[in-house]
Amino acid sequence: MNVDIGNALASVASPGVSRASLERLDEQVAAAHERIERGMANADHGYEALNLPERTDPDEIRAAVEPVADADTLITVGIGGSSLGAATIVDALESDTETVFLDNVDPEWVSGRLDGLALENAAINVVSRSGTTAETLANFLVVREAFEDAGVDWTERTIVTTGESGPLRDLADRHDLPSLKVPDGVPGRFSALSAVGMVAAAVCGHDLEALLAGAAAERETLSGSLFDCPAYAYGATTYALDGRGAGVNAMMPYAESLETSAEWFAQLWAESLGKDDLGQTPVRALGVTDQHSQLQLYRAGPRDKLVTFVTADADADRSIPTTDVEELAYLGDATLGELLEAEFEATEASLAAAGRPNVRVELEAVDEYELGGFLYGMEAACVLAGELYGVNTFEQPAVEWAKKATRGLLGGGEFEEAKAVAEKTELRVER
Ligand SMILES: O=P(O)(O)OC[C@H]1O[C@H](O)[C@H](O)[C@@H](O)[C@@H]1O
Repeated sequence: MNVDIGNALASVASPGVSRASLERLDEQVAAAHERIERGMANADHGYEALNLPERTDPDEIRAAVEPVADADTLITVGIGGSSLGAATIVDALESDTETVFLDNVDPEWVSGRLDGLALENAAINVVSRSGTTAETLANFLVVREAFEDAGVDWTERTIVTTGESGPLRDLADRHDLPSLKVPDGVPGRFSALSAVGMVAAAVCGHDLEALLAGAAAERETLSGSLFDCPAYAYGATTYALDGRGAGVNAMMPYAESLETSAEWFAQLWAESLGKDDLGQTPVRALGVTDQHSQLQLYRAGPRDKLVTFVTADADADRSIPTTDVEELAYLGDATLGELLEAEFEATEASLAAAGRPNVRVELEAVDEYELGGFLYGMEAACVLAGELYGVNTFEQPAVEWAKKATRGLLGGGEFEEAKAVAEKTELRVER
């Protein structure tokens, strides 16, 4: 992954960061890098995620998925960090295996996703680091029942990835299900390059070694200067821009296959950095689609945004048929790929011309190697940003409140938080 921060410089954009400020910030980057290296060396909680390129064993993952590797359809049941990394990988890459991700518990949607699936050729990939997440366990029970109703033995078609202990681990042991362990010290949103993200990739036949090799190449670039490390250049620039007013970060990949990566990035950025009244709000966008919906705001709205473009060289193209309509003749000389590229360049230039900061993250292709590099690079960028903000990147205490309230409401225990739900202030305006 390469990163171009030129359009975030103060000479181009406002808010922007001057070259001199970046050089001063680089001293903090050097100190942060030392802390990160130390954390990695000690396998400290969170930092251990940056060791995954060396720690993850592709053979172990392939061996575990062997019983379900023939599946035509893989139903992944998980949420947040236990879903979005896998979804990013499999949505980006071509495979003959159909993939279904169940994260939401909207009943109509869940039923709709399951209806019509040939479950005798399907497999279940249930993932939960804690093994206690209500949405995941509820959806798993629903999927199990659907298998039973279809006369398919779910115990033969399920693989579990979870922590060392917990309800899901107990269930895997009780039914002797093939299982993998979420590595210690790796929070969910940093676990794409472990079994959490790679079971689905393995069942879909993707090259696990190449995913890890791409990540390892990115790991090699981690160094004491943002000018030598694309991941740190991204993390430091976003931090500097946030401090100068760009509190929103719109992630806009220019490849349909990378759309899910913006969802993954949103969790990474929001849960890791959103604490102590700090953090930058991630927004999901897609090029070219959102040029025709959000771009007006990005170019002419409040100067509170950074746009992060992600580009990837496409390996397929399609020519645009010629037409005898004169005004459309220029299209007939081009391909869809050339149009996409021209639209990206025009959009990037239009933001720069309006003095709006943007950063370009470049991938050479959408393949396993480049994806591994992207996932690792963004995680390292996030870890660096967390160091610069001085927050605890690897916790998410604010998410717990609503989890407890939900359990309380469903009779899953006595929780103070559930009482607050009943005390809601109302000012209703009715029809
Ligand atoms: O993997 P699990 O334990 O099921 O957790 C799934 C997700 O839910 C939680 O609410 C956390 O906020 C996320 O960080 C986590 O990725």
